Amino acid sequence: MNASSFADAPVRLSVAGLAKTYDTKKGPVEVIADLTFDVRTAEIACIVGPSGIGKTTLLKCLTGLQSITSGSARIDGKQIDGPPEEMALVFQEYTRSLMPWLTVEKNVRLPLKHLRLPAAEREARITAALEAVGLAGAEAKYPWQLSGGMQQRVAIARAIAYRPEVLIMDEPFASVDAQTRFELEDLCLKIREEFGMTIVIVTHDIDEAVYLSDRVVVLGERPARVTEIIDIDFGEPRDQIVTRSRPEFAELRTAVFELIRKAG
Ligand SMILES: Nc1ncnc2c1ncn2[C@@H]1O[C@H](COP(=O)(O)OP(=O)(O)OP(=O)(O)O)[C@@H](O)[C@H]1O
Repeated sequence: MNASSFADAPVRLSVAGLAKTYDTKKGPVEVIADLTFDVRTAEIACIVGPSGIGKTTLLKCLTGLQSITSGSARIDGKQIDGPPEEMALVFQEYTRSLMPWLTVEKNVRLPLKHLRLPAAEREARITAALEAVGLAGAEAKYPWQLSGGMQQRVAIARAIAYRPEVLIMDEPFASVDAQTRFELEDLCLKIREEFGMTIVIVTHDIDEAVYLSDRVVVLGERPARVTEIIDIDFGEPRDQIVTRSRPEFAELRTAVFELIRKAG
């Protein structure tokens, strides 16, 4: 595979020998045996693997929602041992992550309250985030007045306004129609470009992983290990029709598909 175009950027997220065993009433359940991979600054990395392999568990460890049993996960060299300030999360279920009684603008404003920003900076961030996701003008609407895709845009705007170093997304586009999914994928590429964010996405969609990623981390075996890390070098800008029509796209999709099938 080609070298990533971000090969020279500093490592932002470093996962080294990460293992996770859940303690259950029936005894220990070892879900992740040994994961090691890096994500460089402003890279998009997709985590793929068969169902139940431990992708969400990995994200929970990265976001400090679950403790790591052994090994480490670090942002800019700093060990993650609780929810890191440098991270924001976007879930599949936007209906559960947005506050239905708050307007779009107030939903985006919510996490900024903890940051104690000067008022002008706070307002500028809210405006910029809503503009970036194409929701300028929808500030006074409530989430339930918007389509699913627009609600997910609000969730993304909220994450952008927070300006995290690392944006973590768990199956973010699984609940929207195909056309909206393409638009939201392109929105991810745009916010990486505009804000220089490092983005880690768990997805079941192999085409999505190949289209969006600078590297695809394939998980396999049970308990989970990294089966392969595939660097993808389509460069920028990517285009839903042109990029997906490239012969390399088909080759990469087949390679990832075969790895997941073997791993399952
Ligand atoms: N809190 C928990 N306690 C015990 N076992 C758990 C817990 N959470 C998840 N597991 C187990 O860990 C394994 C991996 O689950 P996880 O949700 O991380 O996988 P996944 O790859 O995200 O799955 P999917 O692709 O279906 O979304 C499963 O066998 C699950 O039952």
